[in-house]
Amino acid sequence: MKGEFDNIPIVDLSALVASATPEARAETVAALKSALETSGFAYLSGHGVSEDLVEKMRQMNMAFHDLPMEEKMALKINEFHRGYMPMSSSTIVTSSVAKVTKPNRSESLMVMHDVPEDASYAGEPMHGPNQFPASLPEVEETALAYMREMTGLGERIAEALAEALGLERDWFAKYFDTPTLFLRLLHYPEQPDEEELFGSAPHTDYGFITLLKQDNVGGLEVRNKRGDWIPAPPIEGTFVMNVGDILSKWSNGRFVSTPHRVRNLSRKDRYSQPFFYDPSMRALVECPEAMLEAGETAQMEPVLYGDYLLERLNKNYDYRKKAS
Ligand SMILES: O=C(O)CCC(=O)C(=O)O
Ligand SMILES: [Fe+2]
Repeated sequence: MKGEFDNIPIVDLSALVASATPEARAETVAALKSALETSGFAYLSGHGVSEDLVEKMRQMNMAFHDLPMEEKMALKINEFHRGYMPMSSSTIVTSSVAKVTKPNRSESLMVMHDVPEDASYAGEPMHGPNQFPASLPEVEETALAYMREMTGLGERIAEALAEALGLERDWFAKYFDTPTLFLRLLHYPEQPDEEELFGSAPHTDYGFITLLKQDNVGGLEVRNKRGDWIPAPPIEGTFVMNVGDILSKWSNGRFVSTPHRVRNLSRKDRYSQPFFYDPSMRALVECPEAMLEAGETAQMEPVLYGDYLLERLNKNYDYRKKAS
């Protein structure tokens, strides 16, 4: 049943490759479906992303946040949502989950899909230059390589999700021809245990799916239907995957987008790197007729993913509020 969970299952994705037997693939799809219908969360093992690259990305995340504040501030987030977000610059006012009054206790470098200067869509909303530290070129190299690998994983998962919804395997592909990608390199300093104070306040994610790598500190929690916060501690070799709001709507509520939060009460710094795999800005998101059962109606109004995303971002990020 939706929301009734006390732990988050591990789903082994190794059978999502072309060489796997149809039976093994079907079992994996069924396991993923069950997790996403119940908690909207799963730990993914057998994901095929190089552990060396994951570790390199973590090192670069730490190295970036160790840079002098001046250097980070010179990369302050631009109108294309790329660059450095200092501590206390976002408050999740669209949270349907909690009254959020205090800004998040985190700082981050937001990296998005690379936009070639001569692309026809360069300069459109969310399509502009990334900002990387010139003194640490490996941050850029690693982030771009990491996003490429994670995009491959996102594609394999989208195929499995289509099958889980009873659609053709490649059903989602047309909506991801120029996917909207976010890699957020987050640093959470230790925080006091204080009312309404969070590294990341209770929220649901906006997009399609989130693939999170966290370090070994812990602090992520997921809320079940009873209102208990279930810890989602790190498990080596896995990503934490969760369903975002647009996938939940797209699937007519089959997959659930579940509230989660971060409190870093560990007395150590925490680093994490969520990757958000979202449709093209121009994708028209509409519940597929082929998915609906007899008598079932689509709950969502069709929406351009870009319009939906900009509305959410404009409300939550200080740097965008003046412009909107
Ligand atoms: O850092 C984490 O563990 C979770 C971050 C998160 O929920 C988000 O960025 O949406
Ligand atoms: Fe999140």
